[in-house]
Amino acid sequence: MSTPLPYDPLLLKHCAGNIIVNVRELSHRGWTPATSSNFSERIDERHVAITVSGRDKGKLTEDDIMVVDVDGQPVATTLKSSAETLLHTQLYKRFPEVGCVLHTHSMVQTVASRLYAGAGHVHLEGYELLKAFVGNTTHETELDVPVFPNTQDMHTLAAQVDALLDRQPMWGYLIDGHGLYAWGRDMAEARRHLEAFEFLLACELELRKLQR
Ligand SMILES: CSC[C@@H](O)[C@@H](O)C(=O)COP(=O)(O)O
Ligand SMILES: [Zn+2]
Repeated sequence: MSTPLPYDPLLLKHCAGNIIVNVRELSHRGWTPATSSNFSERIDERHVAITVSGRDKGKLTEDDIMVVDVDGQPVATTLKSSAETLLHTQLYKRFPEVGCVLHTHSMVQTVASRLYAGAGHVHLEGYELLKAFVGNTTHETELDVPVFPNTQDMHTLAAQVDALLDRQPMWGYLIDGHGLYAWGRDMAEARRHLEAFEFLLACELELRKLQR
């Protein structure tokens, strides 16, 4: 008799379907070039469905989604999860309400991360679309999107993210020369946050060009 799985396979199937459909759309916008980006959705308290490392994110199938626990360890599989798994699982572990984490590499995100790395954040103020972020009810608000230095050492990056989360609430951050992480309580909310970041960063880049 085989050992029962520690998670519900039907819930995994549901998460995988959700990831596949949503990521295909993000990929068609050019936000996941050259196999970049990674995506996950919470299955239950301890388990997360996440993309397998190195797969073409525009052509995901169920075989490209695997399970890790909230410590980032693979569960019932020999597949290798995303190289950036820790940046996902740190959020699931810390915030029981987080249900979905999305990471993309759009041109806008990457260029903005380069331009604002020196300042350490992108300052957003006065935009109606700031209301897309949970907790905001008016455009008369400000948001500093953090920009972290890039590194291949996920423990270092995760520690920096954790330290900032101790000081302020946030729904996403940039990594210099790399891309954007955004999250939410479910896929719809995480996508709304991701799309709002993308749009607002594009506005800032456009304003910079026009003001030159
Ligand atoms: C193809 S380069 C991009 C990767 O180094 C990484 O940043 C990324 O987003 C995808 O890594 P992955 O291991 O497939 O989840
Ligand atoms: Zn990446």
